[in-house]
Amino acid sequence: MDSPFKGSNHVFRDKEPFKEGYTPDEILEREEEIQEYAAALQDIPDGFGAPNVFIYGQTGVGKTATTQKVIEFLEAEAADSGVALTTLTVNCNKRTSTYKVLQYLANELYPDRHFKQGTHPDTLWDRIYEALDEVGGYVIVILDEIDKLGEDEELLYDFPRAKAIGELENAEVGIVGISNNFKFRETLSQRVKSTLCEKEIQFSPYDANELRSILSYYADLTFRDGVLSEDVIPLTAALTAQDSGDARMALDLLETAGDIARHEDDDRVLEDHVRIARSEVDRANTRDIITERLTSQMQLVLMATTLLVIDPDGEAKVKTIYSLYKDLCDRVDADTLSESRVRDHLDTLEMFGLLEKGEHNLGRRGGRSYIYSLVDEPRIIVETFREDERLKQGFPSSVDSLLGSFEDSSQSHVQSEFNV
Ligand SMILES: Nc1ncnc2c1ncn2[C@@H]1O[C@H](COP(=O)(O)OP(=O)(O)OP(=O)(O)O)[C@@H](O)[C@H]1O
Repeated sequence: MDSPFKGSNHVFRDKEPFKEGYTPDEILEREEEIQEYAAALQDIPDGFGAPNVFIYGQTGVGKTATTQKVIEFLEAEAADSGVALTTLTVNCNKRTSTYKVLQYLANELYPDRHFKQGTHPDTLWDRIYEALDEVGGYVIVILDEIDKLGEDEELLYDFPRAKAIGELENAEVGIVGISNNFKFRETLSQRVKSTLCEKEIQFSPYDANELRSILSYYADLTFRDGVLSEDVIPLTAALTAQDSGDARMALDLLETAGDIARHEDDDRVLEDHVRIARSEVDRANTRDIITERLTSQMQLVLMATTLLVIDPDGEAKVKTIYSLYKDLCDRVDADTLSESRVRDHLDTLEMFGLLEKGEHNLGRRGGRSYIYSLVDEPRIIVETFREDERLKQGFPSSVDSLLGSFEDSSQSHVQSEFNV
């Protein structure tokens, strides 16, 4: 058998910059935010104190990358001004309580020791304060994904006050909290909110021009010269800007388009590769949401809605969804929730971007009702559920023919609309 691997790569020169955790040398299109960020932290190099800053914005809008860059500048500036500064970064996605963050910080500050799970929290606080007092000066604790701490506010309350209440003598702590959860700020108690949100900086989603410039920067690092056709970056940027304005998603799309070209032995990456990549990325995202983020009850509600959408005689209204949902629960042997809980689940599915709700006028009878439709192709959803041994038993035997007819009729609607 000949080797199944492709020969030398004519498409990519390097893939490192596409990896999670890669730190770009340059941050593009965030000049204003960087200025604001620097102004918020200026008290440190000026020697006036360690402020608290709250950074928020949707996922993939450069909060972490910009923070790393600003901290680099801050460290250099502090060194030039002879100000002692220690920065500690904690990702709260993996450490979701005050205790876990403290344990992590203690281990960072004492690399030769190991503070085990179960060490008394007072011991951790004492050791951390001791270490910080010994280094002295300003300490910035960066809490990325701070919302993962949930309602556990102890850390956010105690750290910034440590000097004022005498826990620290020679050091002063400021917190930089980063979050993509807009509701988090509102869930904070007033006492924490007024401290942590002393200074706030919002990062908005990138528009198509900004994404073009970010993508071009990464394309120069990752693709071989002349491989990308002219329209690839503008198209990738436009598709992502319409959707989310998320740079991570745009980079993922660009990399996937390159992978497809490579796989097909094409020498150039073309617009078509981006379009195929887009449907692959969408597929993967939808699958991830369904399998990783939905509860089994939400999955059943989505399944009922999908079956009604592909059934030419079905209408995806709450009442009919609920009635089909109950049948599905019977089939797969799951508990049945009340109609109002199912309504809540429909809202959640909408929030995840899986469903859309359109108003439907009930005509002379008056009133309105909502009809649900799917954001993605039903086939993606059906195929995802088919991978689940239990859920696949919920499908009626006619599901494939329903799906086939649904796709044929959507195709013929499009054709008649475009007159082809
Ligand atoms: N302005 C930018 N210039 C260069 N690279 C960027 C820029 N914005 C984002 N990126 C890159 O896009 C990816 C996502 O950015 P980043 O992790 O900073 O987003 P985030 O807002 O912190 O997202 P999340 O909330 O999901 O953590 C990273 O690879 C980052 O390097």
